[in-house]
Amino acid sequence: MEIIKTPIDGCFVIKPAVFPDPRGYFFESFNEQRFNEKSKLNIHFVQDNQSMSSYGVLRGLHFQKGEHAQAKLVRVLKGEVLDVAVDLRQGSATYGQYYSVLLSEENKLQFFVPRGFAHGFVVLSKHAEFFYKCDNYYNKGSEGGLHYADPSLNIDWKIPFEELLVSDKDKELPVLEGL
Ligand SMILES: Cc1cn([C@H]2C[C@H](O)[C@@H](COP(=O)(O)OP(=O)(O)O[C@H]3O[C@@H](C)C(=O)[C@@H](O)[C@H]3O)O2)c(=O)[nH]c1=O
Repeated sequence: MEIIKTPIDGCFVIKPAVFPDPRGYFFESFNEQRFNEKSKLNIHFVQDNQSMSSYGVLRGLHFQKGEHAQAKLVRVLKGEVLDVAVDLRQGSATYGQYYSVLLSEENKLQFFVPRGFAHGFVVLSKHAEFFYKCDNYYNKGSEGGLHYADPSLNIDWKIPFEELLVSDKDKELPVLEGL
Protein backbone atom coordinates (compact mmCIF):
# COMPACT_ATOMS: atom_id res chain seq x y z
CA MET A 1 0.00 0.00 0.00
CA GLU A 2 1.08 3.54 -0.71
CA ILE A 3 0.26 6.59 1.39
CA ILE A 4 -0.44 9.75 -0.59
CA LYS A 5 -0.25 12.97 1.44
CA THR A 6 -2.80 15.74 0.97
CA PRO A 7 -2.42 19.49 1.58
CA ILE A 8 -4.25 19.02 4.91
CA ASP A 9 -1.98 17.64 7.60
CA GLY A 10 -3.31 14.34 8.94
CA CYS A 11 -5.58 13.59 5.96
CA PHE A 12 -4.17 11.06 3.53
CA VAL A 13 -5.15 8.77 0.69
CA ILE A 14 -4.21 5.09 0.54
CA LYS A 15 -3.53 3.26 -2.69
CA PRO A 16 -3.67 -0.46 -2.00
CA ALA A 17 -1.41 -3.01 -3.70
CA VAL A 18 -3.79 -4.87 -6.00
CA PHE A 19 -2.89 -8.33 -7.38
CA PRO A 20 -4.80 -9.00 -10.58
CA ASP A 21 -4.74 -12.46 -12.17
CA PRO A 22 -6.91 -14.38 -14.66
CA ARG A 23 -9.48 -15.02 -11.88
CA GLY A 24 -9.96 -11.36 -11.06
CA TYR A 25 -8.04 -9.48 -8.35
CA PHE A 26 -7.01 -9.65 -4.72
CA PHE A 27 -5.97 -6.95 -2.27
CA GLU A 28 -5.71 -6.48 1.46
CA SER A 29 -8.35 -3.85 2.11
CA PHE A 30 -7.06 -3.31 5.66
CA ASN A 31 -4.06 -4.54 7.64
CA GLU A 32 -3.80 -2.86 11.04
CA GLN A 33 -0.06 -3.44 11.45
CA ARG A 34 0.83 -2.08 8.02
CA PHE A 35 -1.63 0.81 8.33
CA ASN A 36 -0.11 1.97 11.63
CA GLU A 37 3.48 1.43 10.45
CA LYS A 38 3.04 3.39 7.23
CA SER A 39 0.87 6.15 8.71
CA LYS A 40 2.90 6.41 11.93
CA LEU A 41 -0.41 6.39 13.82
CA ASN A 42 -1.75 4.05 16.44
CA ILE A 43 -5.33 3.61 15.36
CA HIS A 44 -7.61 0.79 16.39
CA PHE A 45 -10.86 0.70 14.45
CA VAL A 46 -13.85 -0.60 16.41
CA GLN A 47 -16.84 -0.14 14.09
CA ASP A 48 -17.46 -0.83 10.39
CA ASN A 49 -20.31 0.92 8.57
CA GLN A 50 -21.79 0.39 5.13
CA SER A 51 -24.36 2.45 3.25
CA MET A 52 -25.89 2.40 -0.21
CA SER A 53 -27.04 5.55 -1.97
CA SER A 54 -28.19 6.56 -5.42
CA TYR A 55 -26.94 9.30 -7.75
CA GLY A 56 -26.98 12.77 -6.22
CA VAL A 57 -27.33 11.59 -2.62
CA LEU A 58 -25.20 13.74 -0.34
CA ARG A 59 -24.55 12.50 3.20
CA GLY A 60 -22.82 14.99 5.48
CA LEU A 61 -21.08 16.86 6.67
CA HIS A 62 -20.91 14.88 9.92
CA PHE A 63 -18.77 14.45 13.01
CA GLN A 64 -19.14 13.29 16.59
CA LYS A 65 -18.29 15.67 19.41
CA GLY A 66 -15.84 15.49 22.31
CA GLU A 67 -14.80 12.09 23.63
CA HIS A 68 -16.96 10.44 20.94
CA ALA A 69 -14.98 11.94 18.03
CA GLN A 70 -14.22 9.45 15.29
CA ALA A 71 -11.40 8.97 12.80
CA LYS A 72 -12.65 7.25 9.65
CA LEU A 73 -11.08 5.16 6.92
CA VAL A 74 -13.48 5.33 4.00
CA ARG A 75 -13.76 3.58 0.64
CA VAL A 76 -16.19 2.68 -2.11
CA LEU A 77 -17.19 -0.91 -2.89
CA LYS A 78 -19.47 -0.13 -5.87
CA GLY A 79 -19.77 3.01 -7.95
CA GLU A 80 -18.10 6.37 -7.44
CA VAL A 81 -18.32 9.16 -4.88
CA LEU A 82 -16.67 12.49 -4.20
CA ASP A 83 -15.53 12.32 -0.61
CA VAL A 84 -14.95 15.47 1.45
CA ALA A 85 -13.26 16.22 4.78
CA VAL A 86 -13.39 19.67 6.44
CA ASP A 87 -10.75 20.59 9.00
CA LEU A 88 -12.45 21.69 12.26
CA ARG A 89 -9.39 21.32 14.51
CA GLN A 90 -9.08 24.45 16.63
CA GLY A 91 -5.74 26.13 15.96
CA SER A 92 -5.06 24.15 12.78
CA ALA A 93 -3.32 26.06 9.98
CA THR A 94 -5.98 24.68 7.62
CA TYR A 95 -9.03 25.25 9.88
CA GLY A 96 -12.17 25.63 7.73
CA GLN A 97 -10.49 24.24 4.63
CA TYR A 98 -11.57 21.06 2.89
CA TYR A 99 -9.99 18.31 0.85
CA SER A 100 -11.95 16.20 -1.63
CA VAL A 101 -11.05 13.01 -3.45
CA LEU A 102 -12.78 10.74 -5.95
CA LEU A 103 -13.21 7.25 -4.53
CA SER A 104 -14.43 4.50 -6.81
CA GLU A 105 -14.84 0.80 -7.35
CA GLU A 106 -12.21 1.19 -10.09
CA ASN A 107 -9.49 3.20 -8.31
CA LYS A 108 -9.97 1.37 -4.98
CA LEU A 109 -8.55 4.37 -3.13
CA GLN A 110 -9.16 4.80 0.59
CA PHE A 111 -9.29 8.12 2.42
CA PHE A 112 -8.26 8.60 6.04
CA VAL A 113 -10.21 11.33 7.87
CA PRO A 114 -8.76 12.09 11.31
CA ARG A 115 -10.72 13.04 14.44
CA GLY A 116 -11.62 16.73 14.41
CA PHE A 117 -12.94 16.76 10.85
CA ALA A 118 -16.44 16.94 9.39
CA HIS A 119 -16.95 14.28 6.74
CA GLY A 120 -19.36 13.81 3.87
CA PHE A 121 -19.74 12.46 0.37
CA VAL A 122 -21.86 12.76 -2.75
CA VAL A 123 -22.68 9.92 -5.13
CA LEU A 124 -21.59 10.47 -8.74
CA SER A 125 -22.56 7.05 -10.15
CA LYS A 126 -26.06 5.51 -10.52
CA HIS A 127 -25.63 3.84 -7.11
CA ALA A 128 -22.74 3.62 -4.68
CA GLU A 129 -21.94 1.27 -1.84
CA PHE A 130 -19.83 3.05 0.74
CA PHE A 131 -17.83 1.34 3.47
CA TYR A 132 -15.88 2.83 6.36
CA LYS A 133 -14.08 1.96 9.53
CA CYS A 134 -14.37 4.15 12.65
CA ASP A 135 -12.05 4.29 15.65
CA ASN A 136 -14.86 5.14 18.08
CA TYR A 137 -18.41 3.89 18.48
CA TYR A 138 -21.52 5.64 17.21
CA ASN A 139 -23.09 7.85 19.85
CA LYS A 140 -26.36 9.43 18.83
CA GLY A 141 -26.20 12.19 21.48
CA SER A 142 -22.81 13.36 20.23
CA GLU A 143 -23.74 13.85 16.58
CA GLY A 144 -22.77 17.18 15.05
CA GLY A 145 -22.54 18.54 11.56
CA LEU A 146 -21.95 21.30 9.14
CA HIS A 147 -24.14 22.44 6.26
CA TYR A 148 -22.96 21.07 2.90
CA ALA A 149 -23.76 24.37 1.14
CA ASP A 150 -22.00 26.66 3.64
CA PRO A 151 -20.75 29.52 1.43
CA SER A 152 -17.67 29.95 3.60
CA LEU A 153 -16.61 26.38 2.71
CA ASN A 154 -17.57 26.75 -0.96
CA ILE A 155 -17.31 23.00 -1.61
CA ASP A 156 -17.45 21.93 -5.24
CA TRP A 157 -19.77 18.91 -5.02
CA LYS A 158 -19.65 18.35 -8.84
CA ILE A 159 -23.46 18.14 -8.98
CA PRO A 160 -25.80 21.16 -9.07
CA PHE A 161 -27.50 21.84 -5.71
CA GLU A 162 -30.97 21.31 -7.23
CA GLU A 163 -30.07 17.71 -8.16
CA LEU A 164 -28.83 16.75 -4.70
CA LEU A 165 -30.81 14.47 -2.39
CA VAL A 166 -30.12 15.42 1.23
CA SER A 167 -31.75 14.13 4.45
CA ASP A 168 -34.01 16.52 6.39
CA LYS A 169 -31.53 16.25 9.27
CA ASP A 170 -28.61 17.34 7.07
CA LYS A 171 -30.61 20.26 5.59
CA GLU A 172 -30.89 21.69 9.12
CA LEU A 173 -27.17 21.59 9.93
CA PRO A 174 -25.49 24.89 10.84
CA VAL A 175 -22.83 26.75 8.89
CA LEU A 176 -19.27 26.96 10.21
CA GLU A 177 -19.80 30.38 11.75
CA GLY A 178 -22.67 29.00 13.88
CA LEU A 179 -20.78 26.00 15.28
C1 LIG B 1 -23.84 6.73 11.61
C2 LIG B 1 -24.75 5.71 12.26
C3 LIG B 1 -26.11 5.75 12.08
N1 LIG B 1 -26.92 4.84 12.67
C4 LIG B 1 -28.39 4.93 12.44
C5 LIG B 1 -29.03 6.24 12.82
C6 LIG B 1 -30.12 6.42 11.81
O1 LIG B 1 -31.30 5.76 12.26
C7 LIG B 1 -29.62 5.68 10.58
C8 LIG B 1 -29.09 6.61 9.49
O2 LIG B 1 -28.17 7.52 10.11
P1 LIG B 1 -27.64 8.80 9.34
O3 LIG B 1 -28.75 9.44 8.60
O4 LIG B 1 -26.87 9.62 10.32
O5 LIG B 1 -26.63 8.11 8.29
P2 LIG B 1 -25.55 8.81 7.37
O6 LIG B 1 -26.10 10.12 6.89
O7 LIG B 1 -25.10 7.85 6.37
O8 LIG B 1 -24.39 9.15 8.42
C9 LIG B 1 -23.05 8.92 8.11
O9 LIG B 1 -22.65 9.90 7.17
C10 LIG B 1 -21.28 9.87 6.81
C11 LIG B 1 -21.03 11.04 5.88
C12 LIG B 1 -20.36 9.80 7.95
O10 LIG B 1 -19.28 10.37 7.97
C13 LIG B 1 -20.76 8.88 9.06
O11 LIG B 1 -19.98 9.07 10.20
C14 LIG B 1 -22.22 8.99 9.38
O12 LIG B 1 -22.47 10.23 10.04
O13 LIG B 1 -28.58 4.81 11.03
C15 LIG B 1 -26.41 3.85 13.47
O14 LIG B 1 -27.16 2.98 14.03
N2 LIG B 1 -25.05 3.77 13.65
C16 LIG B 1 -24.21 4.66 13.09
O15 LIG B 1 -22.96 4.56 13.27
